[in-house]
Amino acid sequence: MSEFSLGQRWLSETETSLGLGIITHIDGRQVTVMFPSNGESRIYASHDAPLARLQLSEGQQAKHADDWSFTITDVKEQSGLLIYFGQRLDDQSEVMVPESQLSHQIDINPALTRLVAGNADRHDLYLLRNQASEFYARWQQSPVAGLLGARIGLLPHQLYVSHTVAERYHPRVLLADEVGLGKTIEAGMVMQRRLLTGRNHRVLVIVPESLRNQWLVEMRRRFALTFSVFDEERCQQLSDEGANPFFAEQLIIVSDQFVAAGEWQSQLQQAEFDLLVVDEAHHMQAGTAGYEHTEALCQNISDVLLLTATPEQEGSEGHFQRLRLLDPNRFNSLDDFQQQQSHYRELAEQASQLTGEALDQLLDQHSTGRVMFRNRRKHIGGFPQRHLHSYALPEFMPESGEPWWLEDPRVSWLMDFLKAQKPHKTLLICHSAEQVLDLSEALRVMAGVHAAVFHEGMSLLERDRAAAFFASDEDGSPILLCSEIGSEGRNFQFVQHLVLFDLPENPDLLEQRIGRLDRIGQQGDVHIHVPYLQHSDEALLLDWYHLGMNAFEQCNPVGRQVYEAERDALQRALNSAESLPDDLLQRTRNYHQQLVQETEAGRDKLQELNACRPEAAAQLIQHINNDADADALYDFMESFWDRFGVNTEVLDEHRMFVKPSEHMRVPAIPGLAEDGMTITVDRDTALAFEDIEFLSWDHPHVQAAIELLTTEDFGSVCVARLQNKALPAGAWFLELDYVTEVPRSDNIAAQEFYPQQRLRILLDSQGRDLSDKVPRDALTQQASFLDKKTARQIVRQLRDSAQQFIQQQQPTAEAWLQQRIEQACDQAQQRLSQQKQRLVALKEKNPAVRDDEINAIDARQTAVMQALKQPTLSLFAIRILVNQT
Ligand SMILES: Nc1ncnc2c1ncn2[C@@H]1O[C@H](COP(=O)(O)OP(=O)(O)OP(=O)(O)O)[C@@H](O)[C@H]1O
Repeated sequence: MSEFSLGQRWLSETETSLGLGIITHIDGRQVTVMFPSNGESRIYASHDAPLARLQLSEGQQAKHADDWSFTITDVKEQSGLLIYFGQRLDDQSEVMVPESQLSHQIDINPALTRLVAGNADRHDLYLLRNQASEFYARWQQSPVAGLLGARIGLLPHQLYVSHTVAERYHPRVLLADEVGLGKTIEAGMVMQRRLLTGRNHRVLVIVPESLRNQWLVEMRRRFALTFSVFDEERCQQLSDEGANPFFAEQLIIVSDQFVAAGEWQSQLQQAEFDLLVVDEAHHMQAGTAGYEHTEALCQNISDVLLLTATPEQEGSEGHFQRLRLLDPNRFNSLDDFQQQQSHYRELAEQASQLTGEALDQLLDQHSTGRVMFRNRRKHIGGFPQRHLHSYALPEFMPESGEPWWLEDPRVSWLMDFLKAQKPHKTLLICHSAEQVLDLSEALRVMAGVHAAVFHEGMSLLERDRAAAFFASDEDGSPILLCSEIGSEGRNFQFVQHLVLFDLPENPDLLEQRIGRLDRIGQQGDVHIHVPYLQHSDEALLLDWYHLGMNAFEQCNPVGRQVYEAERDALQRALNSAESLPDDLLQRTRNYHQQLVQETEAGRDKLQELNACRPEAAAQLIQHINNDADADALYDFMESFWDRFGVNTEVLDEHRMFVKPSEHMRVPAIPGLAEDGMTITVDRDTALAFEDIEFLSWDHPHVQAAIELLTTEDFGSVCVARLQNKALPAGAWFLELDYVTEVPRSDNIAAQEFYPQQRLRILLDSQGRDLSDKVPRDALTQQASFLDKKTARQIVRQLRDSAQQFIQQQQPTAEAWLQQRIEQACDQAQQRLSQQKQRLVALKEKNPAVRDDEINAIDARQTAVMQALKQPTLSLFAIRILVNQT
């Protein structure tokens, strides 16, 4: 080949990954090319070197070796070398760049580079690439992206809360659904949507120590979100070099004790978390170190979710203190707060007359309207019946020196009960860890029963082992003995029998206990067994709860208020009376009834209206069912696995086993376990088999497949055969796909206004534009596979003409890009301004709207407009179709 000159830039046709080479030596029949990417030189025979000359043209972008890019405005040739003239993208200055100074990285337009190098992929890989881009654009625009892949039944109240909260600017809310209705699930959905749409990046979860692992497992199992638990030891290890340990991961769980200890407080505050979740938030009590440290984090982190089923467990002041964590400006006076609460009834009456935006506005004005979401069993329906079984047992006087359990009639009752219960499992909850240990000893010694135990003195691993031992059907324990605090928040809905070995004085604690079984997922009725000694505290409390408030068989949302009103009388009775005094019982009943009526007409009504709007929830469910598009997902992933060397084995109608093979196209694909995994795209199957992967468009493996196909070169150039007798043999077409998108950055979710978009241009061999006349699918239907060798030959024959056509189309693509940008800017301006206006108007009536919510819209508007100025435009895929009849 005589056209070689020193300094020219050539590509290796066989190894485009080497980047752009430079001719360093020409010696008659040989040419030496140096590839700066790895510093290696290759010597080729000049007459058939597998090299392709890189010749860029006007309108294209190129990169200088010093790492800046420019748009080419003119190209000149001098002694066999090309000189590019153009304008730098960063400072707009005019530049002149001899080709020898081009960067060896030629990623600016990989499809074009591959065309120039004469490379082509199989037609099916090209189709898969295009599909990936279409699916990605669709997913980006779905209002339920991030809610598609949760392994959950689609429950309206959860979806409504999650979606509403996830869409807020800097949400700061209290998720306060009744025990076991799915607050953890709601928090997971909020996180998932906000993480996947780029609104949040770094999440810190604070939970009681006993729940750390459950959270870890629940987030992985339900949302495929991988959290890391951080404790003292881990922080020590990671901070060896003085680094902030919390930057080591994006999703972190710590215990409330860890936060209260405060050893790592400053690092936590500097770790740039943008979403904080605090579970069992009723533990946060003002004046404690835990509260103060959490308060400081709340001030530092823009988005906060507090979770508690019993917001008023520590009284209305405690409730107020937690609301202060969310918005100290709004909740600055306890008196005002309490004053507002007394107007619930009038508000509820007004609210029941309203719908739509008027209702929204009114609810927003109700003091906790925007801040708190509380769903109740009563409004959701479909929960199991609860049955109380009480067992009066004779009193006994413990003999001094003997263990109490040798004589306590409740222990022998328990042994008989367990015998009669077989094979059903029983959860027993009592007050303290000591009682748990004593009871375990009693059952071992007196009945030979090996009980699983669960209390705050155990390590997490021990607790998880105990839970697993209890859950096991085969050789598991028939009973799990739990202390009060040790079992909070835990999931035991596979059990139907609960023994309350003693009774707490606080109605919220009773509700928490029953909530271990009475949770979503409970398949049977819940049986609550209370063995009690006559004339004991339990005997009194049993009547107080059952006869006074029906608190065993029904959820008791006002129990806390009754307790506060009667606390002293109850204490006196517990200290001195043998049975519940009639007047106390009567007052309890009356006040309970009065509160139920008042709250139902007032607070509860408002909370119900705020916590779930059935029509909006139904729409979300419909969106999820549509956008999940399980059949399309399955077909797409099957083609992907096939093309990328992943082995598949169909297990049954809904399940498949997938495993990396030895012939993978890439070394590893994120989200695909090394030793394989069973998958399903069917929600019911995923719910029935929790150990298999539920694939959805949100799943990390599917996202990785899409990313691989759309950001790497796979399928970016292909040649296919057309068999159309109406066309002359040898007629050919060039189909170009341009893609534009905004970089995913920061927390502004600019892609909402500018999702990935594509421009298709179809040209015939004369360069005539047939885009509108011949749709893509029509061509694809007629197109068939061409073997690789022929495909490459064709590419080499046609690449010069194709390159020329591509160059001619550049202005069309640029004009389209400008149009897209203008449209997106208009839309963004309009929508964001409307959002701001609405919030400003609302703020005039309702102080619950925070200034930072409004400021966040301004900040987002500025950032979005900035991002919309610089979307990327790239030639995403090139298809050449050649008619061969
Ligand atoms: N939509 C759902 N589909 C399937 N399971 C669910 C769903 N929602 C909740 N669950 C299950 O129900 C149980 C209770 O849910 P979760 O733990 O989120 O409730 P919670 O309100 O946080 O409970 P607690 O008040 O005890 O803290 C869990 O086992 C959870 O996995």
